[in-house]
Amino acid sequence: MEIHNLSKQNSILNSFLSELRDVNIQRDAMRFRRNIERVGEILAYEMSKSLNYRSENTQTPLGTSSAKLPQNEIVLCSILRAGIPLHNGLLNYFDRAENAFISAYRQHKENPETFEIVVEYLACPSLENKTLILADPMLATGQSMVATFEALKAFGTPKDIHLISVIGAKPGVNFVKKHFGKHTKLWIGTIDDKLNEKGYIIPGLGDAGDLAFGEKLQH
Ligand SMILES: O=P(O)(O)OC[C@H]1O[C@H](OP(=O)(O)OP(=O)(O)O)[C@H](O)[C@@H]1O
Ligand SMILES: O=c1cc[nH]c(=O)[nH]1
Ligand SMILES: [Mg+2]
Repeated sequence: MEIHNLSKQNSILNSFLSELRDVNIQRDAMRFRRNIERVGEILAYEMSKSLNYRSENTQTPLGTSSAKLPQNEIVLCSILRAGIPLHNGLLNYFDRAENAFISAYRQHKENPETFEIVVEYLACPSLENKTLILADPMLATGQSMVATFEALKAFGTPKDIHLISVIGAKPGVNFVKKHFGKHTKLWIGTIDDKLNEKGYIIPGLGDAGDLAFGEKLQH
């Protein structure tokens, strides 16, 4: 897997990531969602450099302009619910993409430290020969990414696969690396060192779904 960790370069992205992590700024859920969306826009721009381009002519009122334009048929798939603001950011740039949504949540059994990933809702167009972008802001253990990809296999074989995430943890990135082929590309804001015993990224930012949309009751 090719890993593009964008925080390795100095850019405005680092300001958005710092705001997402900041406990005080996090109280503003609208700003939290918008910062996830802005990171999505930056990741979309960076990822767009790896698409396939062909020269095309555009008629202007005064002449003809030639430019290399991306040719890929993109399917943008996000994991509910924290994926919604990231999806919006990606869709702001890949505005002609087809869209897929899949739900994945952690179901805790008696022991709060163990959970399994439950996939319930899935709406997806054909993925055959298309460019699949699988987006989730948090790549913690990596189990949600892998479980959703397994569920998506029934919709065809994509030509190429891009994983997009805001914050990852090293163990989760390694887990995902084992499950996806070497041609898969990961575009990620930054990668933290570890997870805590509940599978949360440390230092991370907390629970992205709750910060964006409010706490949910466990069921
Ligand atoms: O890499 P993993 O260990 O699988 O963890 C990451 C998952 O956890 C979060 O979702 P969560 O289960 O909190 O659901 P939510 O979006 O509904 O809050 C996040 O959006 C990922 O989907
Ligand atoms: O750190 C984490 C791990 C999973 N889900 C989150 O929202 N945050
Ligand atoms: Mg959550």
